[in-house]
This record gives sequence, structure tokens and C-alpha cells, in this order.
Amino acid sequence: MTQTPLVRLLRYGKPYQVQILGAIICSTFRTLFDLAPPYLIGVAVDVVVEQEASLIARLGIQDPLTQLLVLSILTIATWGLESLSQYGADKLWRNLAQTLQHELRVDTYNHLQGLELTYFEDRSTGTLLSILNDDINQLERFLNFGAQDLISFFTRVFAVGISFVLLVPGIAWFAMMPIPFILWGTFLFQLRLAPRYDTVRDQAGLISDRLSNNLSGIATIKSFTAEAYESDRVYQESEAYRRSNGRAIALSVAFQPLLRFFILLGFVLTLYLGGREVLQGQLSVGTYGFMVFIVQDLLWPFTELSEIMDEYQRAMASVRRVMGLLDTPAAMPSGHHRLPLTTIRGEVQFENITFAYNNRNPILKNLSLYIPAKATVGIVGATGSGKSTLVKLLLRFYEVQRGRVLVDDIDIRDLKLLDLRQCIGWVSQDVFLFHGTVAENIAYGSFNATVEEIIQAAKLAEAHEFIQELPQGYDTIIGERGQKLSGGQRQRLAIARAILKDPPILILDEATSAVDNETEAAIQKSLAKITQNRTTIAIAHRLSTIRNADCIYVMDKGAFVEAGTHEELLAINGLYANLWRVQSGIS
Ligand SMILES: Nc1ncnc2c1ncn2[C@@H]1O[C@H](COP(=O)(O)OP(=O)(O)OP(=O)(O)O)[C@@H](O)[C@H]1O
Repeated sequence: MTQTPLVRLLRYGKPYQVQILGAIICSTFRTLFDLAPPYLIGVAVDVVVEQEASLIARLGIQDPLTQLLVLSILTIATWGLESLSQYGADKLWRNLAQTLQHELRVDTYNHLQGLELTYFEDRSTGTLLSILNDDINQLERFLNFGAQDLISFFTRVFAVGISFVLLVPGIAWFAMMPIPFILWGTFLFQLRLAPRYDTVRDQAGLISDRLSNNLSGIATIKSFTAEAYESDRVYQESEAYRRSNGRAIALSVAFQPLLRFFILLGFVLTLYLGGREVLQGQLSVGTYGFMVFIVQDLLWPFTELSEIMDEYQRAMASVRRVMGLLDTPAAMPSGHHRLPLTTIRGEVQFENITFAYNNRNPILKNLSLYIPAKATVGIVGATGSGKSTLVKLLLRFYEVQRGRVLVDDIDIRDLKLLDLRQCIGWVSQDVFLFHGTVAENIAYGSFNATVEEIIQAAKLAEAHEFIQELPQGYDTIIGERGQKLSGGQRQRLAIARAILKDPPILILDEATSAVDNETEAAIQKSLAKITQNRTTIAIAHRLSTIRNADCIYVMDKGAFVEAGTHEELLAINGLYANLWRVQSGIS
């Protein structure tokens, strides 16, 4: 990647190039008008000293009083225009900052959402949050003020530099001598500062990780009385952040005195060499006075350079992180084959699949499974044997390394990802509910559902009764991750959500593990009706849950070791029969 972060940011702002150009022009004019007072004072002195022979007189206005009046009007106009361009620059830059940060945040989130699951498993929420929030806010700050400062700096230096060369060409080089050194020093300073700010941003991500982790695990922290331990860990992370910032600050503040030294050099050189020329009679006293005065205007902005660069590097460290995220390719390409909900049959086939997470040992080995359309299969097996992994492969959360997964005889890699996932209802092992009302959570994914449909789904999931007892019924806010509900209640909302979706393929992964036996029996009765018309894969440890399945598969270490109906498996008298005996208390 050869493009600098700034170029990338500007390219990102391409649709807003008119506003950006407008903002740059306003900032430039604001600075130019801001520079006018010394020149206006010079002209005023010229009027009162030279009177009829002044600069303004040469324009045809002889009367000194009229000249002063013209000058006053000019001054008022300059101030007015300065205020106007300041207003334009502020408005444009601030709005641009808002628009760009908004677009960048939304785009980054949309891109992030499209990344595959392994991406999220390898990263923590805190880091991603810090990119979406802090880094993008950092950009907003830079665009609000930093960009204006940068333009103002360049405009000042160029404008004053040019007028210096035009007015006193023989001496301008005295004052300008330090500029190449300053620019070279700034370049070196930038090179060294950039990695320090990268570290600062990374450290900000780590502290955000720690905080988000701790806040979500607050109950565990309290139950293990780990408050002091966690306080210490937060302290350590915060301290590391402080130290990394300290390293950036150490470099940043050292640059300012260095700059001042070079500026002083330019000033003293002008003072001394210019003064010597006056003494030798080669320079007029007036020019010398003006030169000493203007050299400050030329060199003084350089003292702000360190602050501007500091702001710039901070922002660019953030841009690098945001762009890094935007550059991450979505490694799970969607196929093109459509699978409309109206025509899908719901036949599912795993054909000799082998799968390993991140090139570890295979979890599933050469496994095959055929589920006819509208059939119900149960999968049982030891914990960690690969049951959940199997259904996640059907959802195409991960890619199989060998073999194929087919829906209606089409390889799911060829299917449009959206179509594939729309035809599957997944009640996962760990239910996730969003902060919002009960009704919103049930209707999640079926956003146009009517209240009646929501209530009907809740009734089928045996959830209606407890929902009615909640303070605001279906409008009760259930808290983040549904933490104001019990485990069994959360599961029932998740089942209701899947029922409402009415998918041709239904996956129930330990969907009723947290409900009591009586509720489970009631849910089973509803599910018997619901599963009649769709392909269902039910994973369960509690065998009563899957007892009535058309076929039950027993999984062990990533392979099926037994298959058949409940009765057939009991007759085999193998693993399943053994489990059944243990669970039903026969042995
Ligand atoms: N995202 C992941 N990354 C790496 N390994 C994983 C991941 N998810 C699961 N595993 C590993 O894959 C194996 C199978 O996990 P899986 O969740 O499929 O088992 P399971 O049969 O559903 O277990 P359980 O009955 O406990 O839910 C386990 O050894 C687990 O550690």
C-alpha cells in the first residue's frame, strides 16, 4: 500500500470534493484576510506620513482625509470578509467532518458485518468498538480543526514568503534559510511520531477490550469477588495507555523547542545581517524595520507546526486503523444461484465433508448426512463432538475444507448467501437477545410481522404466558442480551423468533436445554406441529427432545457412529441405548 492515509481519506471524501474545495478556499481566504492588518497599518502610516504622495494618492485620491476614509472602508471590508470566510470555513469543515465520520462509520460497520465469523473470533469486540467509535471520532476532531490549521499554516507561509521576496528580494533568503531545516526536521519528526501514535491507538483498543469484557462479565467478577483483581488489570491497561501516550508526547513536545531554535536562528540572522547592511549603507532603515517586522509573520507559524503535525499523526494513526478494517476482504464470497423461499424443498445433504477450525485438527472427518425434505433428524453425541459445528457449516459460517454441503442439490457455495440464510431458522445454543422489547426480539428478522403473528409464535413457543406476566407484557424491555429474563425464558423467545420466521429449514441446537421438563414437553407438542412442514435438525443432550425424530444420528469425535429411529437405536444396544438408560434412570 503506497498511498498515504491522508490521500486515502481524501479519496474517500471524493463525493464531497466540491465541499472540500469550498472549505479549502474559505480557509485560505480567511488566513489571507487575517494577514491583512499589518499591511493596512503600513498603508495608514504611509497616508499620514506621505499624505499627497502616499500609495493611495497614486490611485488618484489626493485628500489625506478621504484616503483615510477609503482605508477605513477597506479595513471594514477586510474584517467583514474575514468573518464571512471564517464562517464558511467553519461551517463547511464541521459539516464535512460530520458527514465523513458518519459515512465512514456506517461503511466500516457495513463492511465489518460482511466479514466472516472467524474474523470476529480472532478479534475482540473492544478493539472493533474502539475503531468504530474512537478512531472515527479522532478523524472528526482532525477535520474540525486540524485541516483548517494545516491550510492556514501553508497559506501564511506562502503568502508572507511571496510578499517578502517581492518586497525585499535581496534579504528574504536570510529569513528563509531555516525553512529547509525546519521542513527536513518535520519530516524526520513525522517518521518517528507515526509509529508511536500507532501504538497509542492499539493500546486504546486494548483498554477498550478490557473494559467491554469486564462490563459484560460484571456478574462473574462480583461472584468471584474479583473486583480488586480486575481493578488492577484495568489499572495496568490504563497505565500502558498512559505510557504509550507519554512516549508520543515526549517526542512531540521536544520538537517545539527545536523548531523555536531554528526560528530564532532565522530571526537573529535577519536582525544581524540586515542590520549590518544598514550600517554599510546598503539597506534603508525603513526596509530593515519592515523586514524585522514581517520575518515574525513568516517564521512564527512554524511554531504551530509541531502541534499541527501532532494532530495530523494522531488522526492518521486512526485512519490507518479504519482503512485497515475496510481493506479486510470479505473472504466468504456469496454465490449467484437464487433459492427463493417459495420454491425451496428443503433437502439437506452433507457430502463427505471434512472441516477443521483454523487449520487445527479436523473436527468433522469425511462425514456424510442426507436429510430428505421435511424430515426431522436428531443429533446426539458427547460434548465437543462437532454437532454445532455441523449446523454452522450449513449456515455457511465457515467453509468446509473437503466435500460439499448441498441444499436442494445445490452446493451452498453457489447459492446466494442471503437466500441460503433466509431459508434457515437457527435457534442457537447460546441465545442472543437484543436490547429492546419482547415483541421486537420475537419479530427480529421478520420485521413486518403483525402483533397477532408475534403472539401466535409466542404461544407456540410456550412463551405467551410468562410474557403476559412481565410488567409491560410484549412491550417490556428485556435488557442487554435479555439479561432481565431467565435462561429458559430467553430460549422460548428464541424459539418464538424462529417460528415466526417460518423457515423451510429449522435448526434447534439445544433449543430447550434450559427449560424445565414440563415446559419442554409442552414445547415439544408445539414443535411436533411446527416441524411437520419443514426440514428440522434438532441437536440435544436430553434424548426425550429428539426421541420422535425420523432418524437420530449419534455423533462421536466428528463422525456418525449410529443412526436410526429411537426404537432401532435401542435395539442396536449401543451408545444411544446406553445414554437412554442413564437418562431414563433404568440403570
Ligand atoms: N470457533 C471455533 N474455533 C475453534 N474451535 C472451535 C470453535 N468452535 C468450536 N470449536 C471446537 O470444535 C469442537 C466441536 O465443537 P462443537 O461446538 O461443534 O461441539 P458440540 O458437539 O456442539 O458440543 P456441545 O454438545 O458441548 O455443544 C470443540 O472441540 C470445540 O472446542
